[in-house]
Amino acid sequence: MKKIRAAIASKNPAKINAVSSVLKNLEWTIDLSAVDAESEVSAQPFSQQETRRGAVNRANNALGELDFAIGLEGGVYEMDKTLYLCNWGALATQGGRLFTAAGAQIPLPTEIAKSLYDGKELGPVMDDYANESGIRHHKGAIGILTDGLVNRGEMFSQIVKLLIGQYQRDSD
Ligand SMILES: O=P(O)(O)OP(=O)(O)OP(=O)(O)OC[C@H]1O[C@@H](n2cnc3c(O)ncnc32)[C@H](O)[C@@H]1O
Ligand SMILES: [Mg+2]
Repeated sequence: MKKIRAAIASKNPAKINAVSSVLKNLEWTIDLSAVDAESEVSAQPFSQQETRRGAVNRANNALGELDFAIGLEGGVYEMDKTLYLCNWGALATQGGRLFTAAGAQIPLPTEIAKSLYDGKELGPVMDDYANESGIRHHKGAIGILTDGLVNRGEMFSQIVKLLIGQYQRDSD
């Protein structure tokens, strides 16, 4: 059985749980660590490109001596005057390969979009909007906006599957 050392480049439980739940269903023994890694983009990325770059930078900055590292990043971008939530992931390997994938996108209500244009971060804005706290650590904006049908962990899990699937296919 393959023994792999990997990292998730965040201490956010929604991201850690997404990675560990996908990895535990594989036929590998994985030693997963959660590390703080710089995204080198703004706290609230405002384009698909910036969000993707944040995920890539996190993965590269967390890699060290490990077999691979995964970076996940949430952001927003504007299309046809609507602000959308977007999510990107990147997996960087010790062998120098980089896999990327994106996840669900959903429009943000005008009221939330306005706060973001005013320079606020989505996490606290969502907490005010839904009158809850720490939303970004569990259900996420997507959980609120889908009435609980899709939460942030589940959304990130799909991105992790897209990344691990590409990695697995490459290393077979
Ligand atoms: O600790 P890290 O890994 O940085 O986790 P985070 O929750 O800050 O997540 P990101 O940096 O990837 O997200 C960028 C910004 O967008 C916010 N955000 C993104 N997706 C969100 C979601 O589904 N729910 C709540 N906030 C979200 C988040 O609070 C940040 O302000
Ligand atoms: Mg953050």
